[in-house]
Amino acid sequence: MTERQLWERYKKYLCGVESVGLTLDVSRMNFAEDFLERMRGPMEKAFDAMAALEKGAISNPDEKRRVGHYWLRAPELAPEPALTKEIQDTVAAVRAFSEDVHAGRVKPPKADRFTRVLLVGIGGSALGPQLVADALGTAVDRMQVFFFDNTDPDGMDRVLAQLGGTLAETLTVVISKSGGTKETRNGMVEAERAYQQKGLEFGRHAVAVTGEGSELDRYAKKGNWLRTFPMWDWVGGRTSVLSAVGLLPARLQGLDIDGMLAGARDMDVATRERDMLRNPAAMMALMWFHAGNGRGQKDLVILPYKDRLLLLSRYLQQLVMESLGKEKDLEGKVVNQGLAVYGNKGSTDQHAYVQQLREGVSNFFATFVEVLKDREGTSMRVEEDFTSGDYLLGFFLGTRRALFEKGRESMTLTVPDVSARTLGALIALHERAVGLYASLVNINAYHQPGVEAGKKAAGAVLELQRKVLAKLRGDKAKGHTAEELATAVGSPDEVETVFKVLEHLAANADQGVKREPGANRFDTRFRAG
Ligand SMILES: O=P(O)(O)OC[C@H]1O[C@](O)(CO)[C@@H](O)[C@@H]1O
Repeated sequence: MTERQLWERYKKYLCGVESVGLTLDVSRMNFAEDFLERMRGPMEKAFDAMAALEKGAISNPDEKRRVGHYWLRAPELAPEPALTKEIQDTVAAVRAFSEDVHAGRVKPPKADRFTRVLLVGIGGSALGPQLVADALGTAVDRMQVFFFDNTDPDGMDRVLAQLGGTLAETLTVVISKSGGTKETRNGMVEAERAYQQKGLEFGRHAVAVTGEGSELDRYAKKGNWLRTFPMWDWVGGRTSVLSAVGLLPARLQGLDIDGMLAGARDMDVATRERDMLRNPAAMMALMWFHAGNGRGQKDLVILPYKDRLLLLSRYLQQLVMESLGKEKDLEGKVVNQGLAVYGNKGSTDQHAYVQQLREGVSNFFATFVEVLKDREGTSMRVEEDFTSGDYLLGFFLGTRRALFEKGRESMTLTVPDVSARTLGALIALHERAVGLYASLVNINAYHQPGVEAGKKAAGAVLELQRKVLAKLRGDKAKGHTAEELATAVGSPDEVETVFKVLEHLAANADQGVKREPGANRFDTRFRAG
């Protein structure tokens, strides 16, 4: 295709949402002229399924749940008035609580004000808040937000070190929909101990966002925490950023949550459009389908040319892959669906993996994100007539062209700026694209059965460790090999896991397990004491 033909194609297919200033350009996706016509029927069905979902159908059949994230930004659309009220009350409560914190009406016992937030959560209970905090944060935010998003002890130590002497002014927000996620529980326990070590009462510094009656909810009540905000079963973790999960930390930080909600609401209105050529979420879903043959055969590379959108790919990775990566379709047939997502930011990536994108294995398509506004205020000229932002545009357009020359497809999302409205709109756009695409490939986008297998297996490892430790402690006189211990605890076939557990225990002196070298690595003997 010549540059002139691309220009014509650009004009023909450009899909815009006036109210948020966003456009989607699919001209560099090589779909055949009749592709859209062929997809009209399936897309009609996807629109029907989406309309039913928004009206409150059980769209997550495996878990028998409704799927209500679109109601979060348009509470009046919730299927019952009680739900409308709950959503509205929660946003009002987030606002009021944050104001009280900022004004010092809700204050820590040993400082004048809370100045920091430590958010403890994982997956959908952290990725959205992290994206929002990084995309919209400034040096003069009301509060600075820190994260425990793993059960890595060193990771938590690092964050606590950054918080330094400010724990007395730190409000900890523990977020878990289920209230039973172990990584989050561990983060909470470690945070609680850090407060205690400073002579601070944790409950006076803690807030929870969780489902009613969950383990976390009960713990918060027992510990007399400052406040609990609700998380509902009809909001999935990966689509929860516009519930209290994302709104509370954002508002505490001082960010414009009304703007985020309005941007998402406007995008929702635009993506309810049934003319697919005028609906960017439908077009995006269709492009995903085209690129990967409806089988996820190509990966999606997210390339925002803006530092503030660095975490967009990480956020979308969960939203897309946890939603679409499914073994079975809605009829129970094995389909192994999915769409792999990765990315970072331009132009930085041009000096990293873009080499492979252009010349290596052709197993991807890209979404470029272009932000028109360079910065607040004026830009200096780094050369006569050129700003740094001109270079950023040049590198984006140059890379896009270089990829296309080699037959590598891409879409371009253009937004006016990185504002609360734009971010809300980008999130809503991708949520809707995921839902529509899931219908096109006939899967349930709203459950995550695959994650359970890893959790169960991890539980079994910890149980094995318990038995191994009991054995070692009961027989301190001599050392044991992994083989001996695995047999002794009744799991001879689990010897590799036992060996890994022993190596880990021995590498951490505080666990009280010593190693005695043997003739080779696998003859190493382990002893308690
Ligand atoms: O909010 P929770 O219940 O702690 O779950 C955190 C994350 O864990 C998952 O359930 C996967 O294990 C995600 O879907 C979810 O976002």
